[in-house]
Amino acid sequence: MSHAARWRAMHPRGAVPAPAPASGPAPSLTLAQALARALAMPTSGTASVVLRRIDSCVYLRSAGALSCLRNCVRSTLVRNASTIAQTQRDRVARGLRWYSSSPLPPGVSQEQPRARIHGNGSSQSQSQSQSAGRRRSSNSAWRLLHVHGRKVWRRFRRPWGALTVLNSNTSFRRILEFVKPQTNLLIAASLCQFVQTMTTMTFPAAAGKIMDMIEPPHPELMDQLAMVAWGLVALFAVGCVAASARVTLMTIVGERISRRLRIDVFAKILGKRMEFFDRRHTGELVNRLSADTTVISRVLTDNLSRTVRSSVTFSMAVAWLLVYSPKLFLISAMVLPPTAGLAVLAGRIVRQLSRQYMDALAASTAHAAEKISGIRTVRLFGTEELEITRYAKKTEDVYQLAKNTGIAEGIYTGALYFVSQMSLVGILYCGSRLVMDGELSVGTLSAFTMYAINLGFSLSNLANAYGQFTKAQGSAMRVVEILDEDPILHSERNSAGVCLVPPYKARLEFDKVSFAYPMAPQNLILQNVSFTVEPGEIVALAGASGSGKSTITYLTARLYDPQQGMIRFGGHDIQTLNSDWLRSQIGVVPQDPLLFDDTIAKNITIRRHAAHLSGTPGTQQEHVDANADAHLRHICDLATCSDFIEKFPQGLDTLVGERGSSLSGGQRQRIAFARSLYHKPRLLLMDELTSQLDAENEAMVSYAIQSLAHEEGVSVLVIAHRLSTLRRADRILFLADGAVAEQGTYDELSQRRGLFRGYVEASQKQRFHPTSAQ
Ligand SMILES: Nc1ncnc2c1ncn2[C@@H]1O[C@H](COP(=O)(O)OP(=O)(O)OP(=O)(O)O)[C@@H](O)[C@H]1O
Repeated sequence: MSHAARWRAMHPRGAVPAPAPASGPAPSLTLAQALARALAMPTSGTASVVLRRIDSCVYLRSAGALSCLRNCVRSTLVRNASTIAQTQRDRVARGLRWYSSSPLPPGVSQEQPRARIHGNGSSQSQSQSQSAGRRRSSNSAWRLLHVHGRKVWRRFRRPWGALTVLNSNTSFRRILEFVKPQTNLLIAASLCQFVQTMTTMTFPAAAGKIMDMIEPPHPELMDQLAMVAWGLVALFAVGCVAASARVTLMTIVGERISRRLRIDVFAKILGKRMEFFDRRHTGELVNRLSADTTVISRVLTDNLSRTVRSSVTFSMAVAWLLVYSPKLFLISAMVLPPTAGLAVLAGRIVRQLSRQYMDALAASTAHAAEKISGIRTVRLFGTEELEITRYAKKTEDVYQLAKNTGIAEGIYTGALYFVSQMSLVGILYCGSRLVMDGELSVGTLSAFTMYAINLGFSLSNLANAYGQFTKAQGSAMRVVEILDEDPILHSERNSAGVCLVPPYKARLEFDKVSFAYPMAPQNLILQNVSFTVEPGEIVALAGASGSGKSTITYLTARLYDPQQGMIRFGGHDIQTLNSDWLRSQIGVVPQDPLLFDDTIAKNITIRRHAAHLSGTPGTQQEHVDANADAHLRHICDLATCSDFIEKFPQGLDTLVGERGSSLSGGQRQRIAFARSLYHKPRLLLMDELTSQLDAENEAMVSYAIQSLAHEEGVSVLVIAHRLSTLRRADRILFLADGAVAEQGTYDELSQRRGLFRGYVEASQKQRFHPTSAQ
């Protein structure tokens, strides 16, 4: 019989805290050897190793002294750790003293300026984007040509058809609001464009005149010829200035429009409900923010220039053609209806294709952004090839759509070219006959031909402008979708929510709360959950993975609202409280804390910077900075991160890298802890705060939390899988099947033969024998 089997036979399940190893030979140490090894161990962070050694000692097991010895060694080790960390403990104590005696950190306000509290607090529109899931199948250029051709034909049977096409563009009407502030610059740029085009359009008339001077030659008109030439030089000099001014002004206008659009879209994105982010990829949103806004501003400015130029060219060409020969004008005017029809047809096709193209581009950007930001995982799992293949597939979609757009545009351009060239052939043929009949001079026919060419160009430019405009309509729709969706942040912040005046009881109460995530409404995560966290109490949430522990923190911070029941803070339904104020009272360390790519100091004081921006009145800046510095250092002491920060050459000014990548997991957690304490919250929500800390640091962080709760009256809700953390809590709530299945102290729950005890036993088994639990 193996040692393990013998041990199991002697000690039935649950009789002792630590079960036997499932397999493998157990080292047979004597008690003396075990103790000698335990005492020889360096104390820092080794309690679990020592205890494991003792557990594996056969002699101790059979002597039945295991449990007693484990407790004895544990308390000795913890005592030793405490002695070694005395400086740390002093630091925490110093930080705590500061925390309790100092006012709020300079520049941080826990109350919203009253001026911002107005409006209907409870109004929260449920409108959500319906844009997802657009059909992609119908993207063949030929198919679209067929479908849209019929539609355009139906429209154009009515004379006002073209107008209704232009009028139906609601997205662009919304975008034009962003153009309005630039009206003055746009008018100036358009005037420059007008002047430039006028100068250009004088050339054919001048050229015609010169031809008539030289054919047949008139030597007496040489002076006039020189004058015409100098006149043209002066004219084109003016055109040159106008062209330069136009390009500069249009660039400024375009960039201003994109800047305004980007800021507004970004602000709208940040203000969305959480479910908005549940549904969308970051890369896709970034694409809307950058690519779509660029397309819109480019098209708006470039097209405006093009439209002004083409309109002026068109009007001048028509005027000159009518002056020269009404008969020939009729021939050139025949080009108008087919050009307009082609433009509208191509516009419809290109609009649909470009929307699909931007969606596909956004999907491929989202894919690339996710994989680049998760490069460590990609590298660790060796999925580079796979990701490249997936990305190639997504870019293939982009390519296909771009190709189809190219085909549609190519057909359209070719058809337009043919129509305009046919009109020129007609003009040359009929014009030559008129010259032969003596009705027109050669110079007039030359000028006429040049104006006709200009007319053709202006028409095709106008049609192109329309095509570009419809192309950008896809982007406009994607941007307007974001701009016009429910601006939740705005309505929340301006709500008539209450800001409680201290001192108030920071009591958290869940009252029969039921909740399902909006993405999966049928899957109830919490059902009738009720519990309280009293001020100064540490309540631990325990339960299997996925039982809804983190969800409770999200609901408390109002990232989501429950479908049923009520959550109260300080005795008030949190939906009646001002959300900004509520969040200022809560210190949260999320499960996977995110640090921004900035210095440690700026990450910790992030709320202070936010308050600064929102215009919280402050005192003298230097005074604020000096106090803020002291506050920051004390908070770092309290959060037990001073020791490692001091080791960095740049100290608090050390850059943490993207998502805090230049720090260890435990360091990130402690900085996130400091960040959550910076604004002196009354309620702490700690989601596995110590999961990446060694035993010593875990003990220190727990000590800080206990001090905050028991000495400062801060209410604490901790989520933990570690038994050591659960043991330190005043009360444990055990979640199972979306409800609080058991609650009580650690000792009470572990004596009961219930779910919690099973959970503890499983955890211990996993801890001591990781392989046997699998
Ligand atoms: N945004 C979301 N949309 C839909 N379902 C979600 C979302 N976030 C979490 N869930 C689901 O809600 C359930 C509870 O998740 P939660 O993160 O609260 O669990 P947990 O108890 O904190 O788990 P763990 O201990 O592993 O952190 C899980 O089944 C999860 O799949």
